[in-house]
Amino acid sequence: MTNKNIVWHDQSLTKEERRKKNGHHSSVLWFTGLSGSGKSTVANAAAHRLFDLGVNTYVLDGDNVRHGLNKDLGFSDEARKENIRRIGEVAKLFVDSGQLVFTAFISPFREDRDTVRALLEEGEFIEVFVECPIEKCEERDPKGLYKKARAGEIPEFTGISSPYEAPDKPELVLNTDQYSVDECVDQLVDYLKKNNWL
Ligand SMILES: Nc1ncnc2c1ncn2[C@@H]1O[C@H](COP(=O)(O)OS(=O)(=O)O)[C@@H](OP(=O)(O)O)[C@H]1O
Ligand SMILES: Nc1ncnc2c1ncn2[C@@H]1O[C@H](COP(=O)(O)OP(=O)(O)O)[C@@H](O)[C@H]1O
Repeated sequence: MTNKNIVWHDQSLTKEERRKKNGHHSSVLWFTGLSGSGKSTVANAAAHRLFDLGVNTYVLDGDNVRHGLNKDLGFSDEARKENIRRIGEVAKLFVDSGQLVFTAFISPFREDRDTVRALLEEGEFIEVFVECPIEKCEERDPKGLYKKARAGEIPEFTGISSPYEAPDKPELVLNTDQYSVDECVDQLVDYLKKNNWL
């Protein structure tokens, strides 16, 4: 519940002024997908490509945020919900600051992603479904987590013992089973250009 003694303070510099100075739109590119689907890899490669094009970008990554801001949270449905709620608020601050922020969280629940969408204005939340069959993610297993989950060493593991709800209508689908990292980045940059957001 919000404390009624806390009053919102508008900033003297607006989001619009910051965007104008930066020369590009600010928004959240919300990557969602299974562990090992390629969220971090593609988000980082895309951030790098855009950085080289002069765009102010930042990547918020599941593993990293859980080391600090969200280190008190586990992987129950409730904890994941709170994880996504906090990330949504942080992402909104980045949008306010005029930057293009990538978020790379499994964010398994449609409702939680939609809650973040509702926090932002039209055109500020771009849902990017990083699509990859679980068999392929499991074969990649970059951190050896699927192996541990199959062995019963990690409870509530997404796709195995905890659900993943794919987006109904994502703004963009990047299929990392079909396309290389570079091709996925091309698709993302094309999407941003097509919408005049670069
Ligand atoms: N039980 C369980 N289920 C799924 N993932 C697990 C789990 N335990 C640890 N990990 C590691 O934590 C990363 C997922 O954190 P997220 O913050 O993205 O998860 S969530 O959005 O709250 O569902 C995830 O990172 P990615 O592999 O980058 O997706 C895993 O490395
Ligand atoms: N086309 C691709 N796109 C993204 N990652 C890929 C692709 N092909 C292979 N990979 C590999 O798959 C793994 C994906 O891991 P990661 O990016 O950490 O996924 P996530 O953040 O979704 O857990 C990495 O080892 C990456 O090199």
